Amino acid sequence: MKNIEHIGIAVKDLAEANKTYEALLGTASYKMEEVESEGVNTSFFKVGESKIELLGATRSDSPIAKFLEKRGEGIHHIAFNVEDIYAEMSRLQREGFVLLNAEPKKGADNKLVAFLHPKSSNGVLVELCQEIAK
Ligand SMILES: CC[C@@H](C(=O)O)C(=O)SCCNC(=O)CCNC(=O)[C@H](O)C(C)(C)COP(=O)(O)OP(=O)(O)OC[C@H]1O[C@@H](n2cnc3c(N)ncnc32)[C@H](O)[C@@H]1OP(=O)(O)O
Ligand SMILES: [Co+2]
Repeated sequence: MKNIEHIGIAVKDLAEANKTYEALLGTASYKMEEVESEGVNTSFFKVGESKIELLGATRSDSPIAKFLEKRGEGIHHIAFNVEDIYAEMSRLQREGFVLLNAEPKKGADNKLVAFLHPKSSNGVLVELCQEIAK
């Protein structure tokens, strides 16, 4: 694991949350992107070497819609940068973590991503991210 790539925050109203985080961080969102496969709209802010990823749901079966319904707004996941996502997934599986994806999938902001079930990491949903070579 290299560093914290981003912290994902589930929000009800992405436009409103954008204004709040612009004020909080003193910087504008540098990217907004829809990820259809996850049913989310994202907005990214740079914070030093890491990022904040605001996540709004685009449909009722999105993991974000479910999370908001059950737990309300707040921190949804922590994402770590990894050098080799396949190697890291194998290592974590050997360590007994529960992987939510058999294969990495395309995430936001030019990343391959995979998730670990929060029940296997003390109630925290973990995302692994590997930059896709351009
Ligand atoms: C934009 C793409 C990407 C990026 O590039 O950055 C993203 O970040 S996408 C983010 C959205 N996508 C995902 O979250 C995908 C992975 N998540 C899942 O597969 C599911 O959400 C889940 C974690 C397996 C939960 O789904 P499910 O079991 O169907 O939901 P339940 O509501 O029944 O929850 C079961 C259990 O787990 C607790 N839970 C759910 N989400 C979280 C969470 N984010 N953090 C901590 N705990 C979580 C939930 O409260 C339930 O607990 P109990 O009630 O105690 O059983
Ligand atoms: Co994320």
